[in-house]
Amino acid sequence: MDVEPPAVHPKAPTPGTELGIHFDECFGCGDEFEAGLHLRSRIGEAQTVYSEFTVTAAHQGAPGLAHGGLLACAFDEALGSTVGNLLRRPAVTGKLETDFRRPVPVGSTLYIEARLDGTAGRKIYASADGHLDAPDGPIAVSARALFVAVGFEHFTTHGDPAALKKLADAQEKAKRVREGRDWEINP
Ligand SMILES: CCCCCCCC/C=C\CCCCCCCC(=O)SCCNC(=O)CCNC(=O)[C@H](O)C(C)(C)COP(=O)(O)OP(=O)(O)OC[C@H]1O[C@@H](n2cnc3c(N)ncnc32)[C@H](O)[C@@H]1OP(=O)(O)O
Repeated sequence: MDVEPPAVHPKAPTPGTELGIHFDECFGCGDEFEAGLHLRSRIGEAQTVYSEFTVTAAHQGAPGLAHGGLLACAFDEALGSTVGNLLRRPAVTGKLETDFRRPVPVGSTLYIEARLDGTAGRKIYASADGHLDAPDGPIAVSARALFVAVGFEHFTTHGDPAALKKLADAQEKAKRVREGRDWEINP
């Protein structure tokens, strides 16, 4: 099947939008676990998403240096957020390839620029570059990923349906509050 240019969803957040946390307990972006990556993302121009991740002592492999697997985790999150927010299609990572080009010390911040590259049926291609300590700093890590679009039953069948329901209820409540129709709070 031919790869087509990605079709950004008409309701995708606009450039400049801060993306926030999609799930409190997500290791990539959540705030529930202190050792998590606490990645923060916002929509950029032209089908891109910018994310920042500061390496702490909890992310070490060698003394003073980030663990490669945790750097890959940051890219999984940044790329997943790009796919989820721009296409608004539930999808999971099928393949993630990382190039580690420079060491990333504890205390440094990676500025990750992720982009959609194309789609082919359920397959979604995305890639990203991680710049060291500044948005235009040297590229320390880059990654390419294949995401595969799935139905919501992927998460209910294989994940925790009760936690999913809690998350969906919280998102619905936040939407009601945003739209000024949360009658419980604002009768
Ligand atoms: C309304 C929505 C609104 C959304 C709003 C968004 C808000 C925020 C959003 C989001 C932020 C999220 C941030 C999170 C980021 C983290 C994401 C993760 O880490 S996900 C966890 C890790 N990944 C897994 O656990 C997958 C486990 N794998 C599977 O479940 C299956 O293998 C799956 C679904 C990937 C594919 O299985 P099959 O049976 O459904 O489909 P088959 O036929 O095998 O694959 C489909 C096509 O993909 C290719 N494919 C699949 N895996 C491949 C691979 N590893 N390499 C190459 N090709 C692969 C196949 O060859 C096939 O291609 P051909 O259609 O034949 O051309």
